[in-house]
Amino acid sequence: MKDAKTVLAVKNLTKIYGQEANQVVALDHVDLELATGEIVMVMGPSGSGKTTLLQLLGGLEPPTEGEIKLRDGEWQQFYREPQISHYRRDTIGFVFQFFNLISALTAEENVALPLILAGESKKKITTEAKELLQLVGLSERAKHLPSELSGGQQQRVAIARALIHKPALLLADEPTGNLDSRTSKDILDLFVKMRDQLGQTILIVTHDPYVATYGDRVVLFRDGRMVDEYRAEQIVGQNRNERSVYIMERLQSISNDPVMSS
Ligand SMILES: Nc1ncnc2c1ncn2[C@@H]1O[C@H](COP(=O)(O)OP(=O)(O)OP(=O)(O)O)[C@@H](O)[C@H]1O
Repeated sequence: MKDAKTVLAVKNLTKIYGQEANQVVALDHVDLELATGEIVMVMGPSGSGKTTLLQLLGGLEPPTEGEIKLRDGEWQQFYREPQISHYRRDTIGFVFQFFNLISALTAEENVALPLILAGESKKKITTEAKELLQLVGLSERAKHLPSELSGGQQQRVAIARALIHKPALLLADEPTGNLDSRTSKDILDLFVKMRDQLGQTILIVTHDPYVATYGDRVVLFRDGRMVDEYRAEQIVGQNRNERSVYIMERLQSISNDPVMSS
């Protein structure tokens, strides 16, 4: 990963909520560089700023302060309206804990939706939606409604939808939080496949140290700051269970709150 190209970088990323006496510094001058085709896991105690980071990187909220750089572009002030909505649409894909599929649309229509909204040709939309459904292993379910799919299958549809416009960065908020452990592993393997086959850069917020073992890098947050980071090869353990114990211990050592919620 040493010479990997940067796909997106932020510096001094800061978010302050509220006014004067009620101010909360949710994110405090964070610098983060994401390389092409890397999976980054973001962890930290409750209130450490993980969701805020995701919202800022995703262009869902403007930062109070901060700069952004895409690929080999120049540093520039982080986007505000109207650019922020273009950035969100073109650069970012989102995957959520509760899938957020449209219940009246089939799997294929859900996947195609971003291209339909972008006004792409019908041929392109159909071809690309089918390709992505195949990639996530759901070709046979293309005509099924979300209610006819299992949780894991719905998450596969959501991942295909998030990738259809080829975003530079895929953001996922607890993407396995609503799945059993077997299905969670399948979904995590799918993220790895997307990294390996598409060179997709993926940032995942998780409370679960086992999930974090799928990262190329684990970054730890506390009080709105990135306080530690580990590359996969620095994480000690013969298998995922041992590595997740190591990650849990690192997390506890940086945490103000010794009991992690999950
Ligand atoms: N809209 C908001 N208005 C005011 N304060 C907020 C807002 N959103 C978040 N905060 C505060 O910012 C801090 C960081 O919150 P954030 O949700 O990013 O933490 P988190 O690490 O995602 O927590 P959790 O693991 O519990 O989801 C917290 O102190 C939170 O109370």
